[in-house]
Amino acid sequence: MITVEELSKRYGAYQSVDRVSFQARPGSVTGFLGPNGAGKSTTMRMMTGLTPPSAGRSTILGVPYADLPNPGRHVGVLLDASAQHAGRTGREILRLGALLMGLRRQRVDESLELVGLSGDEGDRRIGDYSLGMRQRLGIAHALLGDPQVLILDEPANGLDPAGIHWMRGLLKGFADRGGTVLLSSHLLHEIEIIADHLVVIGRGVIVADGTKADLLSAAGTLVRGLDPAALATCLDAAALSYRSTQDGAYVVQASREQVAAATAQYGVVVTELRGADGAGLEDMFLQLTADDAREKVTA
Ligand SMILES: Nc1ncnc2c1ncn2[C@@H]1O[C@H](COP(=O)(O)OP(=O)(O)OP(=O)(O)O)[C@@H](O)[C@H]1O
Repeated sequence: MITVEELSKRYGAYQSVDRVSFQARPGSVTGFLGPNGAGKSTTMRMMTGLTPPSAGRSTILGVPYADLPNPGRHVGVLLDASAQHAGRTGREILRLGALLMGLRRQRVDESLELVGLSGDEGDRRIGDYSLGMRQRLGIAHALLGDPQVLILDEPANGLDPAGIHWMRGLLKGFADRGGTVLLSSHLLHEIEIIADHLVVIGRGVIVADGTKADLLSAAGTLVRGLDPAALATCLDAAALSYRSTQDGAYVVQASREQVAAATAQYGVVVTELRGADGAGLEDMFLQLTADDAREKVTA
């Protein structure tokens, strides 16, 4: 379990992270989403003891990261895959990690294999690695100590489509075995498939926090009926709040399931039922962070 409480970071006059609170639970993947510069990395650095917070606290498995004995055995962290000595080989980096964590030597080969790096690739210098290979090595390093918690900053960066697919499977499997995963991205598609829970940050402030279903229902559901008047009567009867669109549909403040149940109950024929903004989560993400994005959304 990861708990973040009112975490803040100020650089001079600039408030980079402002009273951020959320939780990431065991057995699930929590996606930490936000546009460039929103404060994801700063939050994760504070959570892992690399940047001192200006205020607030965070705990992992009940204690601050700095108080974890042998932290690598409990929490696997990948913040910057390129922050490794370019002259060392991948295997050397993992050996060093294994030594520091007091792990058996075979764990190095197991970890390389786990992330799809061959023995030959493990013996190459990091400076000669592609970005995707560095990312895989970073994930191998995070998994080395067989931790219960993973904190990964943009782990899909540089991975090819097959690599992203592989990573999703790996993280999903980790969570299915009871692990806690927090991963950040500025790209919704990258994590919406695997994240059970989404925490959205914009300009240092949490703008949404919930399950995918919760967030979609917050954006509303568009419903169109064969008989618009009968549909409105049905929505009234079900005590759902809604507004009309210009072309005769309704945007309802409820999930698709709730609207479908109401129309079925009152026998109203529906010709269209979908997330209110068409692209669902993508639009919701763009709208939620529109004030913070560098490119403004006009939809
Ligand atoms: N050491 C620092 N000194 C001053 N400002 C900083 C420092 N570190 C981060 N910031 C600022 O804090 C804000 C948040 O940065 P952060 O790297 O956390 O964003 P991010 O959400 O991870 O972005 P990206 O998706 O681009 O990686 C940015 O405006 C950044 O310039």
